Amino acid sequence: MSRRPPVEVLLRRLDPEVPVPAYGHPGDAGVDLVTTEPAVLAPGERAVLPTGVSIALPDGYAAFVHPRSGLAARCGVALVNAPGTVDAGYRGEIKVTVVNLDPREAVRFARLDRVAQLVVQQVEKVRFHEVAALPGSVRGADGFGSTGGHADTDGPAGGHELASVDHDREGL
Ligand SMILES: O=c1ccn([C@H]2C[C@H](O)[C@@H](COP(=O)(O)OP(=O)(O)OP(=O)(O)O)O2)c(=O)[nH]1
Repeated sequence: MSRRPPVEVLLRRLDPEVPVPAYGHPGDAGVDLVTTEPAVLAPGERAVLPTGVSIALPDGYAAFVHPRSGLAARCGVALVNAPGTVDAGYRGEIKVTVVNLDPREAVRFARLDRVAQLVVQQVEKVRFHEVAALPGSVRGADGFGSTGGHADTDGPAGGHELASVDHDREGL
């Protein structure tokens, strides 16, 4: 099995107690990011949390700040801008914009709690060529639920029906 060598990324710790991010298991896509500030979020509240690290990615790469599924499932914590994009040229502190989506319970982050994960990926640079008409495709301009409706968009305008994924099953 051929294994590609890891991409070398320079990292500065802005807080000496923050661990250098590392993959938890072989094959993991992301490394955990911690918050250097404690926070308590009421239901619906959001906060921008500092992670205590800044990085210099090689050109042609970007890092994406993704949610942690355990936090999402257990506490309803999401990222407002998921995934956050860290540009190769960004040298500032990586920050995580968390939101508490739980309708009832507050969520508490202690200093150095893991709040998100960072996935580094190669990204293409493209050059856009404006044209009057695009080449055809099977999908064409269909989108936004064209393969199965959503209760949300199928109902009467302004209606408040219960949204259900039943309506998203193919053939319904
Ligand atoms: O979750 C995130 C998202 C972004 N950033 C940093 C890195 C990124 O390179 C920079 C700018 O992010 P983005 O381009 O998404 O923000 P913007 O609101 O468009 O700001 P700008 O006008 O500075 O590009 O902020 C983070 O630390 N965390």
